[in-house]
Amino acid sequence: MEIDSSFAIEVNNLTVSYTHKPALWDVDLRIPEGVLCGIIGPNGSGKSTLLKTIMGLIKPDTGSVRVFGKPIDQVRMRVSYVPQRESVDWHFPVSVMDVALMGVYSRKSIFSKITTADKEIALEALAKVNLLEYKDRHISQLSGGQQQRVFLARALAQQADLYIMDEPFVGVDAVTEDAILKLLQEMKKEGKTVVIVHHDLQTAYDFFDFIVMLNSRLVVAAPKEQAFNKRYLQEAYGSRLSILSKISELIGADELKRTTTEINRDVADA
Ligand SMILES: Nc1ncnc2c1ncn2[C@@H]1O[C@H](COP(=O)(O)OP(=O)(O)OP(=O)(O)O)[C@@H](O)[C@H]1O
Repeated sequence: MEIDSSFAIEVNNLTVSYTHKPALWDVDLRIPEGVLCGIIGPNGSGKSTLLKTIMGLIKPDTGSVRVFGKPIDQVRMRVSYVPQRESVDWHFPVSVMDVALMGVYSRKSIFSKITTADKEIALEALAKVNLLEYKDRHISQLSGGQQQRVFLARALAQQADLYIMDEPFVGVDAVTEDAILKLLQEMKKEGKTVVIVHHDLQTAYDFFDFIVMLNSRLVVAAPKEQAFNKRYLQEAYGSRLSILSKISELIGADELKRTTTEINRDVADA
């Protein structure tokens, strides 16, 4: 895969801890502009922490983050963050249209009025995620998949250059997953960079073209063809070897299939 030399995100020697135990240890990585990037790793490996630190929501112990070469506060308007669905108060008194408009507001000064053109941008975003007919509905009256799509509409209405999303596929049905994937592909075609925390290894290979693999430490940040190999997967997932076999079946990578069979045989012999 050809990689542009400019970076959407640069993370330098990042260590982050909540109490005493670091959730991220000395992480150093670059995500090129224009890629669909999946952040993967086992539960508790620091994926969400990385996103929150990139967004400036958590202060690191040491290290720094640059987004489009600058501190996040200088480029916030170019970045759209879609948090995990559970982290939102869905009883907050707003409609689907209000949420989509929030994306537009985030690009404007707090004193400017919403114009007809702004409303059109919000409506267009809702149409892209198939939620136009729900525009006047309260957000608590949506299914899980629809709630996820409202978030996407808000992100689209922001017309950002970088989209950072925390598990957008969780709790959505196959049709919604397909719709989200198509949207992501469109965004990539338009030159946007999309960074997604994703914990399903089996689909990660199909969805993304660049992979950041974490296990509190950085395991690898590389195009998927390089990232999905035995050494890195073992380093990230340790002895959860049945996962490796599953992936090899799914991605049909001969080399991976051979090596995981070997590993499984070694384990059986041991
Ligand atoms: N607010 C918090 N306070 C204390 N510890 C936290 C907090 N949030 C996360 N942690 C801890 O930090 C580590 C990394 O958590 P994080 O949520 O970043 O991992 P993750 O890879 O996103 O996990 P998952 O796949 O389960 O969503 C975990 O050990 C977690 O328990």
